[in-house]
Amino acid sequence: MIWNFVKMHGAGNDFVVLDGVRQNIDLTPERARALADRHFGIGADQILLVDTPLHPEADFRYRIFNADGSEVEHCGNGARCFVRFVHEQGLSRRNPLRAEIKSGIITLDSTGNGDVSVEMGQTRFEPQALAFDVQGLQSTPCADDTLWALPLPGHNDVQLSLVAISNPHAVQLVDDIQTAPVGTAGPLIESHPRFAQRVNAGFMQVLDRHTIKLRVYERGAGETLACGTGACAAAVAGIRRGLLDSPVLVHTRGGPLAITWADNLLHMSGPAVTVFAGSVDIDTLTEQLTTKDFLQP
Ligand SMILES: N[C@@H](CCC[C@H](N)C(=O)O)C(=O)O
Repeated sequence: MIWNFVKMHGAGNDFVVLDGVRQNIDLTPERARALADRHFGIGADQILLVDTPLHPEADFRYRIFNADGSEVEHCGNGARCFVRFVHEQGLSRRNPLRAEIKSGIITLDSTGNGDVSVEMGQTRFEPQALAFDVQGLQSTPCADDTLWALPLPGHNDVQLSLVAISNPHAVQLVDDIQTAPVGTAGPLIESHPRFAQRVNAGFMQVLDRHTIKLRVYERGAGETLACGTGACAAAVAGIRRGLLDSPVLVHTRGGPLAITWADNLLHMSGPAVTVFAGSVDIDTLTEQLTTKDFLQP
């Protein structure tokens, strides 16, 4: 079966975007993995499937799959690309748009300068919101936040702020973003047994009260050039820890994202870019992927 797709990115966090309104798309985890594969597929951090909404108040529904095939609750950079996709593909001219995601309905607004602003929804901080098992762990109050000391093999305990932007984030402060142990501590935190649903691991360096640098080892995708919900989580964690004030400019490897958090309303704005469009035979691609290790006996 041939699927048309569009390759997009938001600050370098890249997506294969599929139109499930005009195409009949059955996106299984195996197919998502095949599309996302950077050697045998198209290559992407996440796959976005734009579809007709189930909820009467939403204009569209879009579903998010990580590169490992897992379906997730939210994706900030993907939300901005979703708006650009809907407008460019002529699916709707409406602006702002209301999109149904796994965790509810969010409002997205394409601004005049080509950026997209997203009202990101509710934030939660209690460990249960991230399926985080705190039993026997040490916690330290820190301004409005609570830091959790997580032991990691081969590393000192890390002090984590917990933030759920419906998807789970564990944010730590680092002195130098360049030397932060994203590639070693990141995967250990991401799949730590205390996080029953795994977690996105954020590493933030504070530059001043309105500016941070951030790297994120994403659940199900590894380190990405930017993570929109990660940027929101870091900004919110920094504000709760008394280190930052809204608005916060988050510098990622793929570019800046602007976050505001006031009166419990969380907004993110940033770019959404179309790279190219194409079509793919999804059955052949998926089959190739499942038989790709030619050194297996
Ligand atoms: N890149 C995204 C987040 C995608 C989902 C995340 N990896 C998860 O599993 O929660 C963003 O821009 O927010």
